[in-house]
Amino acid sequence: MTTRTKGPLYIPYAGPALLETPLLNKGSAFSKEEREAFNLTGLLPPRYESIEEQVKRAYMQYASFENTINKHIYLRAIQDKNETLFFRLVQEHLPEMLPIIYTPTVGDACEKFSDIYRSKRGLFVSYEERDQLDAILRNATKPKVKVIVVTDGERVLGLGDQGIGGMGISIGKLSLYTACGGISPAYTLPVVLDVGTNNEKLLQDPMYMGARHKRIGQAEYDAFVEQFMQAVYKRWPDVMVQFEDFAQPNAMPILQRYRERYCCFNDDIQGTAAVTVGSLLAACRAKGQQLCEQKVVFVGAGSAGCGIAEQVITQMMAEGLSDEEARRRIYMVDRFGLLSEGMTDLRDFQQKLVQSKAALSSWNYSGDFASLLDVMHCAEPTVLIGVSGQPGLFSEQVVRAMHKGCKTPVIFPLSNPSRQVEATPEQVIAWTEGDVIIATGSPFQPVQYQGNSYPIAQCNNSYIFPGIGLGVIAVKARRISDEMLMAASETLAAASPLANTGQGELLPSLTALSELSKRIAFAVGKVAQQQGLALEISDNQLQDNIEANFWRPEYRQYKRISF
Ligand SMILES: NC(=O)C1=CN([C@@H]2O[C@H](COP(=O)(O)OP(=O)(O)OC[C@H]3O[C@@H](n4cnc5c(N)ncnc54)[C@H](O)[C@@H]3O)[C@@H](O)[C@H]2O)C=CC1
Ligand SMILES: CC(=O)C(=O)O
Ligand SMILES: [Mg+2]
Repeated sequence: MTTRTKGPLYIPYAGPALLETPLLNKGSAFSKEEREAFNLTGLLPPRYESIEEQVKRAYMQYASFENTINKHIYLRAIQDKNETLFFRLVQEHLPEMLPIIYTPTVGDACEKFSDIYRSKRGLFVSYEERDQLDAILRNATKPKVKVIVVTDGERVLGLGDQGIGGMGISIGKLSLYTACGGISPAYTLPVVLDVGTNNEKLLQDPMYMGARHKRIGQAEYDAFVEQFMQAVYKRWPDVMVQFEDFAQPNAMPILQRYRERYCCFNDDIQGTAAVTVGSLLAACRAKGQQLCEQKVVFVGAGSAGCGIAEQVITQMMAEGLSDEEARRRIYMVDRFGLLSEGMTDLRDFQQKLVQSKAALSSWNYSGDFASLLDVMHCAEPTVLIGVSGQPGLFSEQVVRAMHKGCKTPVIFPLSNPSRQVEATPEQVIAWTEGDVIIATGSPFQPVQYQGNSYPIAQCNNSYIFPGIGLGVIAVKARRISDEMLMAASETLAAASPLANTGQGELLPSLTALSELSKRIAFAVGKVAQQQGLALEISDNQLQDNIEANFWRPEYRQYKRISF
């Protein structure tokens, strides 16, 4: 592997304009020579500081804020002032700061987006301005965008329609691409499509900064998304697009429409499936079992639930089951009960996951469709996954009924942010007397129960997407296949301390995310090549490309471009 020392950067800006360019600003770390060359002398306090000193001051200020949203606002302000310092600070305090820049606090930031708005970041692509789409993309002034996260803000975490507040989630996800996947912030672009909002509170809020009308109709919406995708790929032909937090009626259709045309994926469907299958493989290995032996119940048959279910079925088939046998082991419970043959108004992707009448013929339940509790009694499942966005659905009765039929159940309440969780880890551990393998979508503190401490794994797609992005960039992948995502799942499972040693956490610690992302990138890049979807390069070259593309928050020396 070759290590490269980065040479100087040639910079066309000087004076206040340089200090106001967050990708280039070094603040007090500009050297004497640089201050002279770039007309900065006198614009900064006289002492020349190192980035370590800057981090120390920033952390001191960060620590002085008591509530999490203020910490978030403070960190975002640094990001908008000096991106290198922001990522260095986050890197040095990753476990503490991830919950502030990402879930759960990013949920508050999306809800309060217009109230706490300070300065520009990313692109607001508004339906009203659709005839200027090419100009809007040019205005991004980023010639080499490699990763875009785009949302229309209609289903932000489990918090519903946040309109342009969805920009917060695009920003948060891309911060993780950099902090955990090494994608240079010069190459990332957060986008929100402003197509209106159906959130009455926002429509009535005088502070709301998005278009004040209901969401546009489906035909206009589809044409607008099409126009956006074409314009994006005209401007940046090799970019990877991550669709984020689209509501159920649009998430799957958009993915189906574009996954064969462009290098894109849906994080809530595919990224979540990859992290959950990886976590389930690890949990099964820890129990000395296979995934194909499990019976899996989902609460919430939406984008995430059905996405995970299909990937679980693929894995069960890889372990030897037929498609039909695998589907029989999956129970999808939504608002009206268990998805069953004869249920009306199901979407195509839900229809594929119904239980047949024959499979339920021996079940004893009242009402038209089995309830979650009925499923616990009649199916005796071994895995329970919550992706409903509704707090409290895993009641004591449900969890105890599950535990009665399964000695060590696997229970994953995955809804975000923390306040939307189907049951808290404390509850799940108490109701199973500590005999459970648990993971949540948002971070939770370890639970103390009867003298033991239970670490809580965070089963969140943030384990997956940074590595996917790095892998796609390293091999210049043209598409993102299910097999590439499965390779990411396998890599995650192989890194599970619990599966490997019988002890510790189900998933590797967050501080190990960068190294894990590189391993995921390698696995994803290999599969992309095998499938003819990418450059054909040697393993050494692939490893080299991963390292070369892994940006580190360090200041580079600047030289002035003289005209
Ligand atoms: N941990 C992670 O990495 C991820 C977590 N999620 C979380 O999963 C949740 C759902 O996300 P999506 O599937 O994209 O949303 P979605 O809107 O497509 O699906 C949610 C489903 O839950 C159903 N539901 C609502 N109330 C219910 C109830 N009382 N009983 C049963 N089902 C009910 C809805 O009808 C809908 O089908 C969100 O809270 C999100 O934060 C999503 C993606 C990743
Ligand atoms: C984690 C994530 O993507 C979600 O909750 O929507
Ligand atoms: Mg999401």
